[in-house]
Amino acid sequence: MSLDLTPMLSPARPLDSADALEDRLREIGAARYHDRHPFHHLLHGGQLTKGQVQAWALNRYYYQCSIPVKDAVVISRFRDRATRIEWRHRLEDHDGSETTEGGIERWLILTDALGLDRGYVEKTEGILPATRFAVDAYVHFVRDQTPLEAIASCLTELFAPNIHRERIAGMLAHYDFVNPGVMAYFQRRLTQAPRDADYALRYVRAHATTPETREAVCNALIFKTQVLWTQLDALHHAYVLGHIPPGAFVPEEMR
Ligand SMILES: O=C(O)c1cc(C(=O)O)c2c(n1)C(=O)C(=O)c1cc(C(=O)O)[nH]c1-2
Repeated sequence: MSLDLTPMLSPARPLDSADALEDRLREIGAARYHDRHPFHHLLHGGQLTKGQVQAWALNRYYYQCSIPVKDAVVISRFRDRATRIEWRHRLEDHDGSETTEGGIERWLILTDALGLDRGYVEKTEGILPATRFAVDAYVHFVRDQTPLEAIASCLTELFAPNIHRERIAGMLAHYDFVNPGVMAYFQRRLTQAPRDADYALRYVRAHATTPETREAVCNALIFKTQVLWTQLDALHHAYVLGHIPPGAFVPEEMR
């Protein structure tokens, strides 16, 4: 007897309207978003060592610094000026500007507090190979798929505020090396992510007008949940099970 361990989605309803599309997207999120991953349960439940949290933050930095690159590629896919203007603030949200701090800087405040050297973090030398492959696959996806799928792939952000709230509360409660200043990155995302997700959802509802394009939107979201899940699988394999690949960061307690 074969055993299907993937979470069950309800029997596929035809994607014959924007509402059916939205319902399917929310089902995909409920079944596949990385809030279900065991590594997140350990992180938010205070069950990781400081070294394991360092490994998470170091690897996640690669996602952070690649997001504005990804968004610049998304912008490059549109000849339509209104869409480019709408998407532009995302670059500043992460990169900041000459006068304002962005998300990447806030992430470095977190890695500083964890005792990681900034130069080492920014070089990204010590990240897991799977982190690099997964994140790069996201950048390549928005370059290679249709502009509609490029936008749809950010729809995981629909589900991000809940996990951010859970992470802020969990990490503040459980780790003595975390304080509200350190969690500023996630606090800020609580207002940024809903705006971004709302726009993307409205966009796919309006522009995916056939069952085929709605299916493509769903598959883009599934792809993105896999980008996120793969990163946590790799962290779990390396830092919970102890199989750290050659060249990757080794926490002090595992040396
Ligand atoms: O902490 C998280 O679980 C999480 C998830 C996601 C996501 O769902 O892709 C993003 C973020 N955080 C985030 O901080 C962020 O800036 C972000 C941008 C994007 C995107 O696809 O454009 N996703 C996410």
